[in-house]
Amino acid sequence: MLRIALPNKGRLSEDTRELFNDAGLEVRSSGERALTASLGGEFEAIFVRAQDIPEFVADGAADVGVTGMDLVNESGRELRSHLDLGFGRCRLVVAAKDDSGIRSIEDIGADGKAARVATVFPRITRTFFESRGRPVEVVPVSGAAEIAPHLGIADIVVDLTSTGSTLKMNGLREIETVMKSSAHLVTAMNGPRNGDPSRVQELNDLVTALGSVIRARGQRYLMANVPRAALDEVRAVLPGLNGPTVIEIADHGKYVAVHAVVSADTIYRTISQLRALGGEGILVTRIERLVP
Ligand SMILES: Nc1ncnc2c1ncn2[C@@H]1O[C@H](COP(=O)(O)OP(=O)(O)OP(=O)(O)O)[C@@H](O)[C@H]1O
Ligand SMILES: O=P(O)(O)OC[C@H]1O[C@H](OP(=O)(O)OP(=O)(O)O)[C@H](O)[C@@H]1O
Ligand SMILES: [Mg+2]
Repeated sequence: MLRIALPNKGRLSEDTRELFNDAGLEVRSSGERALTASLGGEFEAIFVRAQDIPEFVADGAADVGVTGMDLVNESGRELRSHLDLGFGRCRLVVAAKDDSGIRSIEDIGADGKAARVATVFPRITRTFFESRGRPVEVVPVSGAAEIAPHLGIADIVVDLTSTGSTLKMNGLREIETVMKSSAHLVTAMNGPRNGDPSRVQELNDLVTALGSVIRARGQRYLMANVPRAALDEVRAVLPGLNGPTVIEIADHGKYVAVHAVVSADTIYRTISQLRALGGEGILVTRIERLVP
């Protein structure tokens, strides 16, 4: 049985739990604060800090992990990503005080002095400024980096952002993106347990299950009755995965039923196009899983 390290709290924990639930791998823990649990009887879960997961997976304390790619990079450990889980989307950015006069990376250290950078990501930050040839002194903090410029302990920050509201609230201006991040399913380079075929199969099944849930989230299953005469136009509106399935209905041949998997993003337009073609009895449902 593979052991999977999952974030115990913070930004990624809720979405992780929901994804595993949707894949039929509910967390069955023995209590609210339990450190280990069963995932649907198929896997053993350990709940640890997202920051620690890259180390635990690289060291073999867990076979698989869910964590942010920002944390994987910062750990400096080489891990293999098997799946982008689609949540925890954020960017690691360089930001300066609105009134600092720093508008671009080139302004940093322009006065000949190393700029002080407060960050929870010292390794990524050093590598980034080195690659850009800008002199900086990294001030490592364990959180709330955005306050540092106001306290006079740093000139700029390298911090995570998604909506931008924290930067704005702290009077900081974004200068440049260092990296984009999201939560991934990761293993060691020589994972699951050194390529043992049955463990590898377990991992592949997990990737398929989680991937099928993620894929299904962006899709809807659409059913409609459309005039047989309009079928060619309907086909153009409903590309679906492999075009619509066309089913005879007992109405003396004037209508046929079409079923298709369509993108959730464009469902609004699809429905109005189908109605314009004489479609009726349109029914849209969510899809739990989509295994290609
Ligand atoms: N604003 C955000 N939007 C989306 N994802 C984010 C955001 N901030 C952080 N993340 C992602 O979530 C990961 C964990 O962040 P989280 O805030 O849970 O850590 P933390 O607060 O340092 O942890 P802890 O709660 O254990 O102290 C980050 O490394 C990043 O991948
Ligand atoms: O661009 P925004 O949407 O404002 O998000 C950015 C904030 O989110 C994260 O902190 P989080 O809220 O996880 O709190 P934390 O400082 O306790 O980690 C990050 O460290 C930023 O402070
Ligand atoms: Mg946080």
